[in-house]
Parts: sequence; C-alpha cells; structure tokens
Amino acid sequence: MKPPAAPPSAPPHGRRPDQNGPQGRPARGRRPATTPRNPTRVAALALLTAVLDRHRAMEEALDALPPSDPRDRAAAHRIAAAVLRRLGSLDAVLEPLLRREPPPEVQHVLRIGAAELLLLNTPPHAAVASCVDLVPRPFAGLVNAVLRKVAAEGPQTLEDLDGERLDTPGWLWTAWQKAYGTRVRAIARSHRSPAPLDLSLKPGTELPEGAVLLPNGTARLPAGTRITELPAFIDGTAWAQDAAAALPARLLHVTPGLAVADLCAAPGGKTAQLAAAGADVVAVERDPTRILRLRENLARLGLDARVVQGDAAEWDPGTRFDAILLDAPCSATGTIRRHPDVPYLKRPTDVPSLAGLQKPLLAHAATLLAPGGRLVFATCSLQPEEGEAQAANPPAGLVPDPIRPEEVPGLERAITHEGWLRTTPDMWEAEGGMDGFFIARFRKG
Ligand SMILES: C[S@@+](CC[C@H](N)C(=O)[O-])C[C@H]1O[C@@H](n2cnc3c(N)ncnc32)[C@H](O)[C@@H]1O
Repeated sequence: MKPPAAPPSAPPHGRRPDQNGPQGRPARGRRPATTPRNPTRVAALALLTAVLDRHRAMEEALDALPPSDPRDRAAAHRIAAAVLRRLGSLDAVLEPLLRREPPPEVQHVLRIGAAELLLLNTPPHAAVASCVDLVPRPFAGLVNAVLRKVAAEGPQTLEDLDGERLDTPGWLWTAWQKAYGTRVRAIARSHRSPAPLDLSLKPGTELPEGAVLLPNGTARLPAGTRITELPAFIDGTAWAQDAAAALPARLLHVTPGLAVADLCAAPGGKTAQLAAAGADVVAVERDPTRILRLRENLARLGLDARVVQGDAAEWDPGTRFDAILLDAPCSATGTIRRHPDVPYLKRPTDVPSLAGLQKPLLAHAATLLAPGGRLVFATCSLQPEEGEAQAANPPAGLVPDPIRPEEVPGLERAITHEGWLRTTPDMWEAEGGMDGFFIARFRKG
C-alpha cells in the first residue's frame, strides 16, 4: 500500500470499489443490512482518516468525535495509535495480499484489522467480523479474505520485516541517523510501545499507589492508566508530564518569590512546576484556546500564576525577570511515543521553519532577563536544528551555564560536552523510556 501522503497534499485516490478482482468475493455468510457497526472501530477509523488523510492531530480528532462512552474512545485511540506506531510494517504485511490498492477508507480498515490481529491480540473472528462490517458492501469480501490471511501468515511476515526502518518516515530516519548514528534503531524501537503515564506531583504529595518514583522525581504508572481516575489527579495534587518534560523547569532551580517568566506556557505543565515551587510566575501564551487549558489546569491544581495572552517574541512587561523558561514551539519529534501521529503531521520543511521561529523567541527572551538571571531554553524535538544549533549561537548577553551531572541523576550520559542536556526516547528504556528533549541553560552576563 502506498504510504500516506505528506501533509498537506491530498492522498492519491484509490481504485473504484468494483475493481478488486478475485479477492473481492463475498464474505462468508451474508451481512444483514442492520448489523450495527462497532462504535470503537468506527471511531478508530475516524481517527485514522483525520490523521492520515486530513493531517489533523489525533487529539483534535478525538475531541471532534461524537459523544460516546469514554471506554470506546479510549479503545479507539488505542487501536488508531497502534496502527500509526507500526504503519509501515502493517502496510508491508498487507501489500502482498492485495492485487490493487483499495480506496483509503478500506486501506485504513485493513490496517485496523491487521493491528488488532498482529499487535493487540484481538480474537481473529472479532477482528475480522468487525472490520468487514466497517467497509462498503462491495469490499466486504476483500477485507474478509485479506484479514483471514493476515491472521494466518501475518505474525511470521511481521517478524521478518525491518520494522524499525519501515515504521519511521525516511526523512526522520535519515536525520536521526545523522544526529545519533546507530542509536537511530533504539530510538525507532522506543516508538513502538505506548508510553507510561508520568506524573509530576506537588511538593509533599505521597507517591500514588502502584507508581514508581524515577530518579528525577517523576511518578511513573503503567501505560494505559486512566489519569482521571487517580485520587492524586482528582485532589489536584498531580498532573501529567513526561519525565523528560519535567527537567527544564527543575533546571531553573527556582525558589519562593523569584520572579519567573514562563514563555510559551500552555497547557501549563511547566508553569505548574514553577508555581508549585513558590515562584512568582508570569505565564505567556499566544493561543487563546490553549490559554483556556492553561487556566483550567492551574485552577484544578490550585496554583497561582499571572496568565498573559501575548506573543513571546514581542511581549515586554517593562520589568526584568530573575529566571526565564522558554519551552519553544517545535516539531515535537521527541514526543512520538505519546503522539504517534506526529510523523504523519510534520514535513521536513517544518523543521527549519520552526527553528526560524525559535531564534527570535530566544533573542527576545534574553532581553527580558535581569543581569545574573538564568534562562532555560527547551524543545521537545529530536532534530538538532531545533536544539543544539540554537544553543550554539545564543543571543548577545547570554553565556552558557552548563548542566552538571549531579543535577540530573540517572541521566549523566545525556549531558553533552557543551553542558546541554539531550534526552532521547530510548533512555531509561527498561523503565519505559522518556520523551526526546533538548535543554540548554544560560546566564545573563
Ligand atoms: C511546547 S508548547 C509549551 C508546553 C508548555 N510549556 C508546558 O509545559 O505545558 C509551546 C507553546 O507555545 C505556544 N506559542 C507558540 N508561539 C508562541 C509565541 N510566539 N508566543 C507565545 N506562545 C507561543 C504554543 O501555542 C504552545 O502552547
């Protein structure tokens, strides 16, 4: 099957429904006209269509689903995410079983069926029958026949594939190989499994039941844990934040009363850390919708910060700050474990254009810092253009403030020779990995 088109161009149109040759024979047994379509798979199909054909973020597509049982939504998300994580491999299993390329919707249903059969342990009769019900009648026979073959032959075919390579878009593979050498395989492998649920806790909060405390203070629960059911979330003492995402604010070492600006703040994970440490925080965010989420999150946690809607590349309150956090907008390629849609939403040209936005943000942030103040620049990207290259050319007045091994227990090897921190998703692999982040710290001379 053809890989999904790069955004934003429309994917090529598939074949007509009546062109599917001998594999298009009817499914065993007639499908009654009234068979209800399985709501979980219907939603999974809507998610895949949104991401792969319309290049919309999966979270946005989830929000746009019609109201349904939260368990159906969670299951649909799990199926769609499994397809996206292993899209190249699933297509490679399916391709030899298809004489012609079916239309996109049928392709997505086949991908859903293959993911259920090969990755999610759905019993074959349930996976096949529910996928047959999802496609227009002329394709029922094709889907039935192909998925039966996947059930029989797919496990061996999948095992023989170079999945790490197939499941990584070529431009990302090339860029990561250049930046990380042979570790590209470990990075790609780490994108296969759903990420655990990581929580940041307010100071003094007990470790939630079943959580493991990571060396950086993050509480980690197994993948699939429903955060909204956790007492610490309900009490407003915990928020979701990947272990690596918790590092930039910690590396600012804020103290009570310190004047801190959190530029590019929503949805507010780092604002919450700074406010919970007692700092006097101004949180600047440009996007009005995301500001709402930032405010909601702070309110749920009972934390205070002054929230300002503005462009952090121009915003000037007329005062200078003791500390600044710039968690700049980026390609987010470090978050693929949590957002497997990212490879299908980003294009190679996004990287230089985002790097072009980060530069003036960093330059302006430097002007807002008081003499002697500390600035942390961070991006959740694996692309060096959005990390190492920015830090190598800091704006005038900023001098590097190298990160020391004792500040990042368990991540000493993530410190670069310049004193930056570069995390990749294969780090802490045995514990479930972490997001890829670049973090650089400066002082104003
Ligand atoms: C990486 S996210 C920040 C995540 C956040 N720091 C946290 O920990 O929850 C980047 C944010 O920057 C915002 N943003 C992008 N350009 C901006 C600008 N010029 N000024 C202010 N905010 C901006 C985006 O809307 C987005 O919410």
